[in-house]
Amino acid sequence: MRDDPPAVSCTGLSYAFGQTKAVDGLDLTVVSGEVFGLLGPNGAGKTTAIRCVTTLLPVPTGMVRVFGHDAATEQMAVRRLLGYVPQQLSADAGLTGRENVSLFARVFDVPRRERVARVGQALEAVGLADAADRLAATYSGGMVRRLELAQALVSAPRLLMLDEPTIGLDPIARTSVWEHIMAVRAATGMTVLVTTHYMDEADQYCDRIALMHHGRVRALGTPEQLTDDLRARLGDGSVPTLEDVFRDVAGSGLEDGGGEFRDVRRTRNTASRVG
Ligand SMILES: Nc1ncnc2c1ncn2[C@@H]1O[C@H](COP(=O)(O)OP(=O)(O)OP(=O)(O)O)[C@@H](O)[C@H]1O
Repeated sequence: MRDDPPAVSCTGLSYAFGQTKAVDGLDLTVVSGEVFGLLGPNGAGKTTAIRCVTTLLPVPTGMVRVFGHDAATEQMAVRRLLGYVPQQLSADAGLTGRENVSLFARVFDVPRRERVARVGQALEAVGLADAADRLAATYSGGMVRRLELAQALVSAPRLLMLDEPTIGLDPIARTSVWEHIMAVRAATGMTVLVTTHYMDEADQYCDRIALMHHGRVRALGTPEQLTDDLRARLGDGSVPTLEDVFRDVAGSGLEDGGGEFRDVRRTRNTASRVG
């Protein structure tokens, strides 16, 4: 509905780790019902911004609202509205798929009498109904990612937040993860906020994209708007891709590899654990 408050609204959000300004005056609005992509080089501040929205990190400066609720003062209300799939492994290899999702159903207060059905629906929604009673340790990387998706979906969130949901997966597993996300979104109308390094995924699945660099949004629009803007600016007849827009925004930050050692190590850890 047009009068719906935005799913996410950040105004002047800043967050520093010691001297490092991870997020530096971020202004961002995610409209209810859209698939919104947050892109940027390693260390741009995407994960930190997302953690502030989830209330996992406090909001030291600025304002963050989720469907109108203040993340600083209404933490429980915010948490009830969102599902979060972090970069780090959140499934327990020693439990079955069903047990993993049941655990999240309990943590997120899914009413006891609805739990069995809701856990089954979440597993079905990600294509894991047949594998539900196997140990997660036996799952492929793509299945683990879909299990984590089911964990986030079991509370029927209005806002699903995914941090690099397809990193380290092969192209078929990546497509499968996205198809399940898009099917649930079509069925429920939930809003999706996703970070990714894959330009093709952003282009194909995101309604709008924000390109972040050094803790701020540097470009914002639909994939077409972003490429059209760069084409108009270049004016040399070339047809830029989203990757060109990314390079244009991030500039020299990409040439030195982007991010710091810990950013690279973290990304690789994430990739290897699902690979
Ligand atoms: N726990 C932490 N302690 C100290 N510095 C941190 C911590 N987490 C992040 N940073 C720093 O904050 C900045 C932003 O990091 P953040 O993880 O938010 O970026 P990102 O855009 O999500 O990167 P990536 O694409 O690698 O996930 C980086 O310079 C990073 O080194």
